[in-house]
Amino acid sequence: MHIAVLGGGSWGTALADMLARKGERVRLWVRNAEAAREISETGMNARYLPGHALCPALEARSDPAEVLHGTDCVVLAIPCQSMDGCLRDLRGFFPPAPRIVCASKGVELGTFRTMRQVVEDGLAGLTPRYAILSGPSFASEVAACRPTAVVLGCTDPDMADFAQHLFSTRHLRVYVNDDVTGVELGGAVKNIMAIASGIADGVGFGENARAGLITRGLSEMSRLGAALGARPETFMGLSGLGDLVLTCTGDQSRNRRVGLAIGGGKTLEETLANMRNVAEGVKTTQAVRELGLKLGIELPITEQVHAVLFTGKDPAGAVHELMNRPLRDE
Ligand SMILES: NC(=O)C1=CN([C@@H]2O[C@H](COP(=O)(O)OP(=O)(O)OC[C@H]3O[C@@H](n4cnc5c(N)ncnc54)[C@H](OP(=O)(O)O)[C@@H]3O)[C@@H](O)[C@H]2O)C=CC1
Ligand SMILES: O=C(CO)COP(=O)(O)O
Repeated sequence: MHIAVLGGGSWGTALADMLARKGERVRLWVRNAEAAREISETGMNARYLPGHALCPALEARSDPAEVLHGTDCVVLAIPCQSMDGCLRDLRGFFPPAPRIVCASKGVELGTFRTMRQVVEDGLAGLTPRYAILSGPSFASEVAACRPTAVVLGCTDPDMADFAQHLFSTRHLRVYVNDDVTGVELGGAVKNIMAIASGIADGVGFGENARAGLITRGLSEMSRLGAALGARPETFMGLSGLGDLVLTCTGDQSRNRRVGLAIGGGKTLEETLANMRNVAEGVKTTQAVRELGLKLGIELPITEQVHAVLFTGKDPAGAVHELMNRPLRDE
C-alpha cells in the first residue's frame, strides 16, 4: 500500500512512522525542504518528535507530486486552520476518488466547518472517500507503541473497513463509528475543555473543579453536537469522554498546557510565543463560541474560556461566573 501523510508535525510523523513500521510504503510530506531533508538524513524529527528513531523505510519529502503520486490513501495531519489552504494548493496532485483519513481536530474559524466539510470543499470534483481519526492518542505514546484506542468516524462501510485495517496494529486498537459529525466535534471541543482544565489547575482550584469541568464539558459538547445532528452517545466514546479525560488531565496536552500557563498568570500572547506546536483549542474556542451564539446554544465553559483567552478576564472571575449561573437540573 502507498500511503501519503501530509503534515510533518508530531502527529503526522508518529502516524507515518507507525504505518511504515507496519510495512506500508509511506511518504511524509513536509512543506519545508530543509526539514524534509533533515528527517530523511537523520532518521529523526528532532523538532516535532524528539528522541524517537523513525522507521528507516519512512521517506520525508517536500515535493507534493512525489508524495501523492500513485497513493492509495492520504492521511491529513495539518493544523485545522491551515487545512483549506493546503488542500487548495495541493489538490492538483491528488488522484481521483482519493481515500482520505483526516487526523486533525478542530473547527474552522469564520466558516464553522468541520474537517469533513473542509475536505469535501477543498477536493470538490475529486469525490474523496472520507474518514476522521480521533480519540485519546498522544503522538509520543503512539510512536513508543504504548497501548492506545482510537475511533474512525466514517459513513462509507468499505472505506471504514479499509481504514480500520490500515491503522490497526498490536498496539493501536481502532473502532469505527458512522457518526462523523459526533466524532469530529468530540475531538474539536475537547481541546477547549483541556484549556479550561489547565486554567483551573493553573490557578490551583483543585481536583473537584477539574472533574466538574470534564463532566460539564461533556454535557456542553453533547448539546452542541445534538444541535448539529450528532448522536449524543458518540460523546460517551473515545472521541468525547476518552479524549476529554486524556487532555484535561495529561500534561502532555498542548491545550492543557496553554491553560496551565494562563492560569499561572501568563498572557495568551506570551504563552503562544513560547510554544512550538499547535494548540488547536485556541482558535476552536473562537469558532465554537461564535457557532453557539449563531445557533442559540448555551456553551458556558466555552464562553468563559473565550473571555479569559481573548478579553483578559481573570480566571477566578470566570470560575465564579460558572459557579453562579442560574440553578438547574443536571
Ligand atoms: N500531537 C498529538 O498528540 C495529536 C495531534 N492531533 C491533531 O493533529 C493535527 C496536527 O497536530 P500536530 O502534528 O500535533 O501539530 P504540530 O504543531 O506538532 O505540527 C504542525 C505541523 O503542521 C505543519 N504545518 C503548519 N501549517 C501548515 C501548512 N499551511 N501547510 C503544511 N504544513 C503546515 C507544520 O510545519 P512547519 O514546521 O513548517 O510549521 C508542522 O509540521 C492537529 O489538528 C492536532 O489537534 C491529533 C491527535 C494527537
Ligand atoms: O488530541 C490529542 C490527544 O488525543 C493531543 O492533544 P493536544 O493537542 O492538546 O496536545
